[in-house]
Parts: sequence; structure tokens; C-alpha cells
Amino acid sequence: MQKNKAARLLKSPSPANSLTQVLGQSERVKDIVEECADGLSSVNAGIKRELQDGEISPGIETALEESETIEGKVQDASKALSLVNLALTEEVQERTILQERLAAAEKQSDEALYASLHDPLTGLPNRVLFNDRLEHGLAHAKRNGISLVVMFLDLDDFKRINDTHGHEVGDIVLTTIAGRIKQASRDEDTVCRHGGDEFLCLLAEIRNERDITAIADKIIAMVNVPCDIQVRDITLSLVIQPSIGIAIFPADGTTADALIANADKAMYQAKRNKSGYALFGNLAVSPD
Ligand SMILES: Nc1nc2c(ncn2[C@@H]2O[C@H](COP(=O)(O)OP(=O)(O)OP(=O)(O)O)[C@@H](O)[C@H]2O)c(=O)[nH]1
Repeated sequence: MQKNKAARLLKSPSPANSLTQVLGQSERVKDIVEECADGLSSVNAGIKRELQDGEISPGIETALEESETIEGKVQDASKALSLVNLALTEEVQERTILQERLAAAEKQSDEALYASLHDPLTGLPNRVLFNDRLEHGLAHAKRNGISLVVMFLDLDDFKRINDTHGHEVGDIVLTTIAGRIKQASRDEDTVCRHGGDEFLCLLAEIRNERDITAIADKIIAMVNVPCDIQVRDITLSLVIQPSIGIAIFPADGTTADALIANADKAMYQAKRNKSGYALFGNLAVSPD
């Protein structure tokens, strides 16, 4: 009956790759073998006592010898199983350490990838990720004959914030503004920190110019809300004005570089005219 139980345990379905489950099964088999060894030992001791008390029959003596040999083998098997289980335990520990190291390396690699694609101050996508999204967006727009918009946003007179209140306050302002631009855009759009006090927005699947200017107005209104920043015992209320240049695919450029460059030109126009935003398509064409 014990033999059947052991066979059942070994055959019971278990994921082949689960070393811990295999170890558990092996531990249970070892317990059964140990139980058999103990059972055999007490049976053999009983037979020996009977033989000492009564007449010695040669058949029983031979059976006892055989039984004692089996008892020895079962005990050896139990010891061998203990060693196997010890080795399995060490293997499980090693595998656990390796899995932990692998998980840590994967986490590190994910963090490195994230860092390579995001701006550390604001957490926004950086230029690399923006360009990748823009290239994909352009391919999609070309395939489907739809438009796409690049906005170039620069904060007006931002240097004054740093010069007057210090770089730390400037950092808080940049982070606050970054959050607001993100909030003003849709989930499918990409807002990126281009560098310094410059941001880029990629607006996908825009239907008409009115939608574009509505988004620009929304961004300007949200950026314009005073940034209240606590510095020691005083609260600064800083008002920031952005200038936004807008380039639309395909009219204002058909490549990522052209769209960004033309949105940048339009931004300078908006800054010069203090108009908030300017569309590249509405700029006066220069003679050169
Ligand atoms: N606090 C902070 N300042 C930064 C960071 N990166 C760039 N800057 C500063 O941002 C300012 C950008 O100034 P500019 O864009 O040249 O000029 P501006 O004062 O905004 O003037 P206009 O662009 O002409 O309106 C500079 O003073 C930079 O030192 C940053 O990560 N943190």
C-alpha cells in the first residue's frame, strides 16, 4: 500500500519547472520511505523476539535475514533521499537568488530605458521619445490622409524667475507648468520637454484649425494661472506667459524636423507679437 502511495505522489501532476513542488514531493516520498524503514525495523525486532522465545525454524531465519537486508536498503534509500532533498533545497535557494537578481536587473533595465526617454525634472517624455512618436504619427497620418499638429511652446521671460527667485523656484515653476500642459492635452497627445523652458506638443487626429486654436487657448489659460510657491514663510504668486508656435502636417511640413523647425519659427512670431500663439501657415513669407 505504501508503494502505491509513493507512486501516486510521484505521478501526481505538477508543473515541470516548479522545483519547489518537486522538492515537496520528494520530502513526502522520503517520509514514506522512513515510515517503511521504521515499520520494517519494528516487524524485524518482533520476529527476532519470537525466535529467541520459541523454536528456530530455518525458513523464518532466512526470511528474517532477507527482511533485515530490505530494512537496510530502505534505510539507505531514506538517507539517499535526505541528501537529494538537501541538494534540491540548495538548488531552490540558488534559483530564488538568481530570480531575485534577474528581477532586479530587469527593473534596472526598465528604469534605464525610462530615464533615456524622459526628462528627469518634469517626468515628461524627452526629445528622443517625442521624435519617435512624431515619426510614428507622421507615418499614420500619411497612410490615412489625416493631419497632425506640432506645437512649440516657450515660456516668456523665464530667466527672470531664476534670476529673481533662484533655480529651485524655477524648477518648481517648470514642473508645475509641465503638469498643466499635460492636463490641457488629451491622453493620445504627447507633451515633451524639449529643453530649458521649451515644450513640444504632438496633437494627433485634429479635425480643423478651430480645434487647434482652442487647444492653444486652453494651454495658455492653464499656464497663465498663477503658480503659488511657498518659499520659507512667504508665498510667491508667479504668473507665466507662454508663446506657442503651431505647424500643421502636411501644409507646414512633411517631416518631423521641418514641422518642429516651423513651429519654432511661429513661436518666435507669437513672442514678438505677444499674441500667445501663431500659426506657421499665417506667417508672412520672407523674401529669401
Ligand atoms: N530652473 C531651471 N531653469 C532652467 C532649466 N533649464 C534651463 N533653465 C533656464 O531657463 C532660462 C531660459 O531662458 P531663455 O529661454 O533663454 O530666455 P527667457 O528668459 O525665457 O526669455 P524669452 O525666451 O526670450 O522669453 C535660462 O535662464 C536657463 O538657465 C532648468 O532645468 N531649471
